[in-house]
Amino acid sequence: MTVSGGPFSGLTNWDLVTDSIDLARQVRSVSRLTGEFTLRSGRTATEYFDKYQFEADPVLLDQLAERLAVLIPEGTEVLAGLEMGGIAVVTALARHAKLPTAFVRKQAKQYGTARLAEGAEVAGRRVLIVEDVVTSGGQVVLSTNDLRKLGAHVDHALCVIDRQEGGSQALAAEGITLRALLTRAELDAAA
Ligand SMILES: O=P(O)(O)OC[C@H]1O[C@H](OP(=O)(O)OP(=O)(O)O)[C@H](O)[C@@H]1O
Ligand SMILES: O=C(O)c1cc(=O)[nH]c(=O)[nH]1
Repeated sequence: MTVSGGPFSGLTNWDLVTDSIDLARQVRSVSRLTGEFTLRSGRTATEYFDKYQFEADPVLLDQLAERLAVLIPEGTEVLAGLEMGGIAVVTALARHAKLPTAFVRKQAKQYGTARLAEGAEVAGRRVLIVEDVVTSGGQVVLSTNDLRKLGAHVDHALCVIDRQEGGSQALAAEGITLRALLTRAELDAAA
């Protein structure tokens, strides 16, 4: 049985599974660090995925974007990448998805256009949050609140890595469904 249509047309289901294990292995290999890390949430961890390592490799980033594009919910009108790591991901993803893109700051600049969400207009549109790593889900919740205040309709977020530390549940409580390309469990299994 082969996939018909779309970017993976002609591949068997087995090809897709082995591709996705290979992708997990590559992401793990370039980005996984061990040591003592303080996370954005204030938690501490002994394992950290340095997203800038998979974002700095254009071939790997493009493979990730191709896979992420398949996970975009139907009806999405705008992709919104979160500063800073989410910006590279959303830019790569937009090339596959052909959707307008917004670049979302943590804080609006105090000069120039002084916009929090740069690029595509988000007001009144169905906006998909695009993130690199989700841990507690705190950053996605903060940025979703910002975007909703600007009039965006946000009900989904898409990330490269879900560390599976409660982020998905925290987002669900705010009416946001998280889709992840890779979970921590998949990265562990790819070791
Ligand atoms: O789910 P959370 O607990 O919120 O943690 C994940 C967030 O933390 C990291 O961002 P960081 O603050 O390191 O920012 P950067 O992308 O600007 O480097 C990561 O890129 C997510 O935005
Ligand atoms: O929670 C975080 O801050 C975090 C975890 C991680 O593995 N990678 C990252 O960039 N941020």
